[in-house]
Amino acid sequence: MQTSYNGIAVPTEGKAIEYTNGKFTVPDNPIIPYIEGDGTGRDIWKASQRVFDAAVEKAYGGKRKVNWFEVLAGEKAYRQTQNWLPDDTVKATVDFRVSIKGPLTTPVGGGIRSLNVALRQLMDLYQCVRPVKYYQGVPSPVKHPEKLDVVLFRENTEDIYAGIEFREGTPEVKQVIDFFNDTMLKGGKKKIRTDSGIGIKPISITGSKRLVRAAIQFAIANGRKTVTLVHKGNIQKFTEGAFREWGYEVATEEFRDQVVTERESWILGNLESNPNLTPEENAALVEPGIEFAPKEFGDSVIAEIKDVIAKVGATHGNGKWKSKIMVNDRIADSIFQQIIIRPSDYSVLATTNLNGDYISDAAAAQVGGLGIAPGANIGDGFACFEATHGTAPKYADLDVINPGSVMLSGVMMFDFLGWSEAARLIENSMEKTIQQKFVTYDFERQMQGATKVKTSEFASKMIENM
Ligand SMILES: NC(=O)C1=CN([C@@H]2O[C@H](COP(=O)(O)OP(=O)(O)OC[C@H]3O[C@@H](n4cnc5c(N)ncnc54)[C@H](OP(=O)(O)O)[C@@H]3O)[C@@H](O)[C@H]2O)C=CC1
Ligand SMILES: O=C(O)CCC(=O)C(=O)O
Ligand SMILES: [Mg+2]
Repeated sequence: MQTSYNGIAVPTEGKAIEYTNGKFTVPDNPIIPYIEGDGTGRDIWKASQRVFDAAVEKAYGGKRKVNWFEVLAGEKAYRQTQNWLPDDTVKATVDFRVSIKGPLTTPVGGGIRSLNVALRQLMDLYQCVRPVKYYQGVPSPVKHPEKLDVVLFRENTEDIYAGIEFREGTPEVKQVIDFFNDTMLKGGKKKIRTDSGIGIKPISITGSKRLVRAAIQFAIANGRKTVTLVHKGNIQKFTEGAFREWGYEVATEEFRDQVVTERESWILGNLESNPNLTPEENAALVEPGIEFAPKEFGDSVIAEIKDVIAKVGATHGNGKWKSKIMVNDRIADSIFQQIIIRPSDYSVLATTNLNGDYISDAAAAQVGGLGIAPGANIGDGFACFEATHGTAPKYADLDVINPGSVMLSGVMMFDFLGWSEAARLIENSMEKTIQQKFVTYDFERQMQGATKVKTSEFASKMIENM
C-alpha cells in the first residue's frame, strides 16, 4: 500500500477494506477512494458526500465513519497529471477494494476510449448491476411505475466494449476486410464493403457464464422468482445466441435444484394437466405447428421432452417446479416493450454489455429517469459504485442536476458494506424529500406544485429529513 496516490496523501485515519476467502472485512473507519467525475459529477459528488457523511453519523453516532480519499480520473486527472486514467488511480481502487465514482466523459467518434469502461476492464469488474425500482412520489411517464422492480446484470468486460475497432480508410481496416473477403468469405455471396469501419464483438463462455452465475446467485439470495436472459441471438447467433445457450447451461448444470427453465415448465405443466400425454402430444403443445416442421426438428423436440421428464420429472414435476426460480430468455428488442407492457413478469435480467447499456437507461426512464438510476460494477473482491447516467455536460457546475443516482449508488455501497442502517436513512430521506415535492429540475418539470431546488439544496433537505 502506498502512502499517496497521484501525489494525494492517503488519509492518516482509517483502514483499507480487506478481502479474504471470498469475504470482505469492513473496518468501522474504512478508507474509500472516490472519483469526483467530469461535468455534473462535481456538483453531484459534493452533494452526495454530505448526505453520506450525515447518514453514517446519524446511524452510528461517530462509531463508524468513512474516510474519503480522492483519486483522479478524467479531466481533473488530465489537468493535474497529463494522464486521463493514471496508474495510481487504478492501484488505489485495487488496494482499497471498494470505491465510488462520478461519471467521466467519453468523446464520440474519436479521442480517448472510455475511462469508465477501462476501469471496469482493468479491475475485471465483470458485473454491472443496475437495480430499477420505483420510489413513491417520483414522476413517471407510465401509469404503473411501481410494477417495475428489476435488477439488471450487464456483462461488463467484453462485447463491442472490448474496444477492438478499425477505422474506415486505414491500412489496418483494409487488412481486416481483405482477410475476411479473400479468406473467410471466399467463394460465398457475402462481402464486406471496402469503405467500412469494423468493430469486433467478442462474447466468451467465461464472460457469459460468470455473469449469469452472479445473476442467479443474486436471485437465490434475494428471493427473486425469475431470471431472464436477454439477447439478440436470432441475428447474432454465435455471440448473443451463444450467451443464451451458456446462460441456460449455467442454470441447469450449476443450480439444478433451484431452477426450472421456461420450456421445462411448459413440458412439466402439460403433463400435469394431462398425465396420459405422450411425448409427441407434448411436443405439439410446446412447439405449435411442429407437424409442418422438418422431421429432424420434430424428433429433437420429442427427444428434449423425454430428456426433461427423465432428468427432472421426479424433482420438479407434480407442480414442484412452481417453487423454483424460472429461467427464461427474451430477445433484446422485445424486452424493451415487455418491461413497459408486462413489468411484473420480470425480476432479474442478465444480458450482454451493449444490450445492458441500452436497457438500463430505458428502464430508468420508466421509474423517473436518469436522475434516480444507481449502479455498481462488481468483480471478485472489488466493487466500484457509479450511476447509470453520464456527465450531462450542459448542466455542469450549475448546481441543478439530480444527485439521486450517485446517492442511491451510495445506498448500494453501504448495503454492500453491511451498513444497512445508513443505507436506509439515505433511501428513506430521499423518498420523503421527493414526496414533499422538493425536487431538482428533472422531476419538477413533470410534477404539479413542486418546488424546484438546486442540487445542494436537495442534499440539505435530505439531511434535514433523516
Ligand atoms: N458511467 C459513466 O461515467 C457514463 C458516462 N457517460 C458519458 O457522459 C457524457 C454525456 O453523455 P450523454 O449521452 O449526454 O448522457 P447523460 O447521461 O450524461 O445525459 C443525458 C441526459 O439525461 C438526463 N440526465 C443525466 N443525468 C442526469 C441527472 N443526474 N439528473 C437528471 N437528469 C439527468 C439529462 O436529460 P435532460 O437534458 O432532459 O435534462 C441529460 O441531458 C458522454 O461523454 C458519455 O460517454 C455516459 C453514460 C455513463
Ligand atoms: O463510458 C461511457 O462514456 C459510457 C458508458 C455508459 O453509457 C454506461 O456504462 O452506461
Ligand atoms: Mg449507458
